[in-house]
Amino acid sequence: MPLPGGCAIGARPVDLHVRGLQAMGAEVQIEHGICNAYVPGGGRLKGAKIYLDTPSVGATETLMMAATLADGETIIENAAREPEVADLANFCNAMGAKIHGAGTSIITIVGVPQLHSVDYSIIPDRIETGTFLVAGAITRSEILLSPVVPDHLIPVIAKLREIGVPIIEEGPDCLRLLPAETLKATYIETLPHPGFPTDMQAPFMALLTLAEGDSIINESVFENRLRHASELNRLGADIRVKGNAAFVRGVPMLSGAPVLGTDLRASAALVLAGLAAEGLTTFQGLHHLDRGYDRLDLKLLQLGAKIKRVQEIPTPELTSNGSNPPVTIST
Ligand SMILES: CC(=O)N[C@H]1[C@@H](OP(=O)(O)OP(=O)(O)OC[C@H]2O[C@@H](n3ccc(=O)[nH]c3=O)[C@H](O)[C@@H]2O)O[C@H](CO)[C@@H](O)[C@@H]1O
Ligand SMILES: C=C(OP(=O)(O)O)C(=O)O
Repeated sequence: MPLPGGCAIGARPVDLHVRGLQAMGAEVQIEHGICNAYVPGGGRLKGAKIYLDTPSVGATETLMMAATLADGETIIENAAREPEVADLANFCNAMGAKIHGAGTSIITIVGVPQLHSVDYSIIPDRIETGTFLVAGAITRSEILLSPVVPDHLIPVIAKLREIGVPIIEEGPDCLRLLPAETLKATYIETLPHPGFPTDMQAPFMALLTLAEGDSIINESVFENRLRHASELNRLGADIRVKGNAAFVRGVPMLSGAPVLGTDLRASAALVLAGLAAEGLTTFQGLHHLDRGYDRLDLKLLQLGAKIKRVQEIPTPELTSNGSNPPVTIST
């Protein structure tokens, strides 16, 4: 496997994945940006008891999947509790795996000889849902969203209500967002699930630029995930960043400007801010946006936004982090 690409929002280490696989009997070597993992002498991984220093989503998923076909029992302690972990476990179980406890901090997996194919529908994307909720909130619009799982959005819905945005649960898989009279400042700290999701931090920063009063946003999951602040300031926001905290002083309006998306959710935040800004905003950074959203521009257009893609989705192959292929330099 190549080392992870993804958004440049911090170190993106894989030590927990590697240590877990080693505890299960794998040899792991990392060279030239490639992670080679294998079981010495062939054969299968062995079940192990693994404690994660931090509840990493990716490491929990890697180790849970590896354990489905290992010999014996694996226990993952301090596992990530994100809904996607539980959904992945349900998917693996539908293929014949024996996983218990996914969605809690202790997951037990009993290895099985093999998995079989299955038809499976994955859960709705809670971050995409949250992005549309903020789109409605920032433009003071009414939006009906379905299918959604409101239980996966508890911290996001709670924060929106605290900010003054009315949200009604209309049935088990439907949310209606109504225009807010006023937006109020708040405090946000990103945390592993069920805390406030780091992926919603940038869109909420865009929203809070237009709230009355001073908000504080503390990003505690990734160490470099506030780069959208300076781009939001180009649109007239008043944000100061110190360390991992952003101090957002609400302004009465934003004004359109050219902006650059530095990562996936930063890009979404800038598009949302552009919808609310007076005048024309030109956004660059579509390769980030298109990596995480299925044609966000078209869905916003259907909701009545004035948005136009001026550059079509590029055809050349993309690298693992979604950018265009790099120049190759060899010695
Ligand atoms: C806990 C959390 O909010 N996870 C988010 C994280 O998942 P993703 O799986 O990308 O990241 P992790 O959950 O693994 O990372 C959480 C924290 O653990 C650290 N870490 C991770 C792996 C490792 O081997 N060693 C290590 O120290 C990371 O540096 C980070 O500070 O980004 C995704 C995309 O934005 C989000 O959908 C996930 O909700
Ligand atoms: C950072 C994100 O994705 P990735 O882990 O792929 O970089 C994200 O989904 O917000």
